[in-house]
Amino acid sequence: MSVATVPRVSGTPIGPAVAVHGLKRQYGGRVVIDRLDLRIDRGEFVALLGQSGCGKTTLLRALARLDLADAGRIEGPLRPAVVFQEPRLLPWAPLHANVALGMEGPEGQRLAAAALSEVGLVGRENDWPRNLSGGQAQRVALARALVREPELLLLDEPFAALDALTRIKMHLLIKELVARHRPGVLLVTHDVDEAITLADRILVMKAGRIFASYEVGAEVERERLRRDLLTELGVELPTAA
Ligand SMILES: Nc1ncnc2c1ncn2[C@@H]1O[C@H](COP(=O)(O)OP(=O)(O)OP(=O)(O)O)[C@@H](O)[C@H]1O
Repeated sequence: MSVATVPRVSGTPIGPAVAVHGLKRQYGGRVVIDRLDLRIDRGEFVALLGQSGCGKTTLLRALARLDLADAGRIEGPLRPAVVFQEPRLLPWAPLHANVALGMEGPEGQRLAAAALSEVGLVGRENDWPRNLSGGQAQRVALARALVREPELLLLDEPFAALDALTRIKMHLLIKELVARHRPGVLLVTHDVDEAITLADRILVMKAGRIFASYEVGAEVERERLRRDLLTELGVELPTAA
């Protein structure tokens, strides 16, 4: 089933951005994704936490259709937008061509300029990747991801390589962009605070399965949620005095 056309209520897309049923992936007999089920709705921001090696990237790659599953089914877009830890820009192409990849002509130029201005790079469409800071390059990667209005946006630790202040600015930007475009989002991160800041729902993955799911509630609940998540991830916290 395609979820390309979804009904809208007051301009807000609703319905599933992606649904995963019984997904399984193994490497040489070792099960990395184990009959995993997952659904992300349009406009929903889901963060995926888990210890190193639990299968987060394998799941993201399956959703991105960069890898095949051994069993199970993914209902969702065949080409979701993906932003990786590195911006992966083409060094020989100006920014507008990086953003509007494959969309030629004046319409591509116009969309690229609009997307670049949305990420705070107004008037930079004829500039080159080599002239950008790490944060600016990642802004271009976000513009490229959103220019096609994806139903599903996959974020693979996109802010992990940025300095702390740039990361905060990017958090504010991605929140704003997601609120406006309303894709379903899956963010793979190691950063518990980032997950709590950005996500509506946080999933903890263990041994190839979704082990726990937390709704991110009001501000007052967040410190307790933070402690619960860190404990879930194997961090031994001192008991409160
Ligand atoms: N192409 C591959 N061939 C063989 N084993 C693989 C392959 N890709 C991943 N694995 C194994 O699958 C397991 C899960 O890897 P994955 O990269 O999904 O974990 P992760 O949770 O994203 O880890 P990290 O947080 O360190 O990035 C690991 O044990 C890894 O060695």
